[in-house]
Amino acid sequence: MKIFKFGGASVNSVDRIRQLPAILRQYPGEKILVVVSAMGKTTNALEKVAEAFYEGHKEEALRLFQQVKDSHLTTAKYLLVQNYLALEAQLRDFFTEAEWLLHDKPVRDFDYYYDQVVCIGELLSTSIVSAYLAESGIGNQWIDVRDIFRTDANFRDAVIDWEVTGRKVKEEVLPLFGEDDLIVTQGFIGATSDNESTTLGREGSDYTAAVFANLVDAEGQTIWKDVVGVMNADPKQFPDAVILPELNYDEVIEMAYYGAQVIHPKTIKPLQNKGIPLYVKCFLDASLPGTVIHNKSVHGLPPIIVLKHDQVLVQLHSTDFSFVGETGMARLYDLLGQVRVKPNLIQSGAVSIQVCLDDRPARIERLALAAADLFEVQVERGLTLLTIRHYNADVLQRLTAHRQEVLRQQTWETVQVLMR
Ligand SMILES: Nc1ncnc2c1ncn2[C@@H]1O[C@H](COP(=O)(O)OP(=O)(O)O)[C@@H](O)[C@H]1O
Ligand SMILES: N[C@@H](CC(=O)OP(=O)(O)O)C(=O)O
Repeated sequence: MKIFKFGGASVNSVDRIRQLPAILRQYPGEKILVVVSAMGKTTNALEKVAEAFYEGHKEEALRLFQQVKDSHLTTAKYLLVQNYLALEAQLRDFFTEAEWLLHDKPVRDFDYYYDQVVCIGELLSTSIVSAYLAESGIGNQWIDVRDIFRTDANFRDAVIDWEVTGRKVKEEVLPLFGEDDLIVTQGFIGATSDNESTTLGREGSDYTAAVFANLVDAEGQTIWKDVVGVMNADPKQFPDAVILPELNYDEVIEMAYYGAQVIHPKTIKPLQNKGIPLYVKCFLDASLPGTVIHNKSVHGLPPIIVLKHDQVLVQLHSTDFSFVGETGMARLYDLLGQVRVKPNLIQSGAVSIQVCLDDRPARIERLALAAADLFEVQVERGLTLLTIRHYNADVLQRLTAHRQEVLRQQTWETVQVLMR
């Protein structure tokens, strides 16, 4: 069995969805479970709906939600002929699920509402894709992954209950392959044991696909992208980026950890644990070989570049000149855990610690306030973090020229430079 994942970019327009049947027909007679993300930037649009609702702007939330509804109905109308009415009824059920909530007043945490609203994106996109494939003669079973993926109630970053999910996959998903060779379901979302919707962290559909792959012992997972494969840099930032035909799991987990946007960092572990290869293939030209990621070592890699903008440097200085030591570091990690931010770089000295983080304003503010009990705190925004794996002097010089260096960390394999 194979697991395919089509990301938001692969299903962001009528034209792109129309290419799906041709890709799937290249695998006749194979059992494939297809994980699909929300169309294009729908998740971002739904985030705005949830924010407006939570700030008490009900009319604005409903207006923004109407735009999401309209764009999905339009896409469905362009794609479907015979099955349009059945699909419209299914889409309207999901619209009602969200609107029922939007008409209420918020009484719980924002993260709870976020998940109830944002999960609709994947439910809509998969309904459209499934109906379109069926109408194109590709029989498939659509499932609501919230009936399968059991998670805890850590909304926006829910953790999967592997035991319950594994049992449901075996009992409720695999038997569906008796009906059709194809199953279509959502990435990124799950549900608690109380049937409350949850999400697994932004861009989490790659991870959903990897969990399925692990649980069914898939022969491989393929992520279909709008790029030729994994490249040594984001081709949008570096037009001369080159494809990396082969990589091992370690390299990719490091790249993802340092912020390469191409694969979600949590994706690799479920695959590595079962030795399942990950293929990254081009949705726009399926004949291209793409990238294969596996256990074997790969030599001679070029410098691999990750550039992250909107970085914040939080500088903590001990108030009474006492050493930062283990207590200060332990306190810092404790605070980072509490506000749920991952440090991209940490450097400590005798009486100070410097931490580089993604700019999530509310969380940074909470962190700075809490840290002010122990330290003098300074915050600098608008920085760029450059990471180069397998660097050489030339590439490092080229990418840091004309920039003011704030912080640098270097091993024989990786260099990170925080720059103004
Ligand atoms: N190292 C890299 N190799 C290839 N693409 C990359 C890399 N780093 C960032 N990207 C970006 O990832 C994009 C595809 O990811 P994304 O937009 O998240 O797709 P999807 O939503 O379909 O999963 C590409 O268009 C490319 O700009
Ligand atoms: N739709 C979700 C999940 C996801 O994985 O999307 P994509 O595959 O388009 O990165 C998000 O945007 O976060």
